[in-house]
Amino acid sequence: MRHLFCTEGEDALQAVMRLKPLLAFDFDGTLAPIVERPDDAHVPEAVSSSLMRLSELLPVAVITGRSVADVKPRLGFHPRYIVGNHGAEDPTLGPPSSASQALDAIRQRIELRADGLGRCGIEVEDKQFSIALHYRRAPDAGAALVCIEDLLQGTEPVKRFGGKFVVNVMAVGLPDKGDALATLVRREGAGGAVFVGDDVNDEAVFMRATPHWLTVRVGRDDPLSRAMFFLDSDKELVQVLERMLSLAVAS
Ligand SMILES: O=P(O)(O)OC[C@H]1O[C@H](O[C@H]2O[C@H](CO)[C@@H](O)[C@H](O)[C@H]2O)[C@H](O)[C@@H](O)[C@@H]1O
Repeated sequence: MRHLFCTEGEDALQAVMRLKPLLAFDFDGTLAPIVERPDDAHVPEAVSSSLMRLSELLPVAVITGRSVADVKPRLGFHPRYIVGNHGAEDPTLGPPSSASQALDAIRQRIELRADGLGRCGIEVEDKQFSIALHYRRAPDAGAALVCIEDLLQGTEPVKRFGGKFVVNVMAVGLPDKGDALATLVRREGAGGAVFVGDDVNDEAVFMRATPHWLTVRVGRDDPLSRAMFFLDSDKELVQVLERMLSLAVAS
């Protein structure tokens, strides 16, 4: 993986921008800096202002692990598309059938064990089609993971994956972020796509990339990432957006 700000990165960006691509972004850790409490996350003004201008020139999408309703007021701009719940919640396709009920048994357990989970420092974010079990603020991350393991032990099979101090659970067989982006590119009839993300759930996009997609990972902490290029931190995003703007205006 190379830094996007190198000659190959600039060439790749110029090439994809000539295709009039769909521009898609992950939310937490990409558009919004990571913060202690999920409820405090929002897009910095410099980023939302660049995105507002970009979205007048090209279709822009946010594809997030959050629910659509949760992320919308945090953006500060109006993307053409928002897909939530790790790719499973596409408002134009309607709610995924039985995806929420598949988590009911886990919800019941969470309710029964609320005190124990609280003592472990686990915070539950129920997003209807997926549940995030956060342990960022747990006093002992190892103990919190044991507590989560115990909670999920013996429940119906669900898709389970990690992230940044979080364990995510959702029904099996739902679209992931890679599926979501492919659907949006088709729907938009875009010639290509740019996707920027930072987390485990974004690898589904990185893995699925076609030669007409440019994929960028924020952070180089995962040497196994399948992204084509990386940025050192979300602070470099504004520079990328401004470069996209110049290229979009020029073409
Ligand atoms: O796909 P994303 O848009 O990156 O969403 C992934 C999850 O992000 C949020 O949790 C993460 O960010 C929080 C705020 O910075 C942080 O406190 C937490 O530790 C991170 O795991 C969000 O709360 C989840 O719902 C998303 O699935």
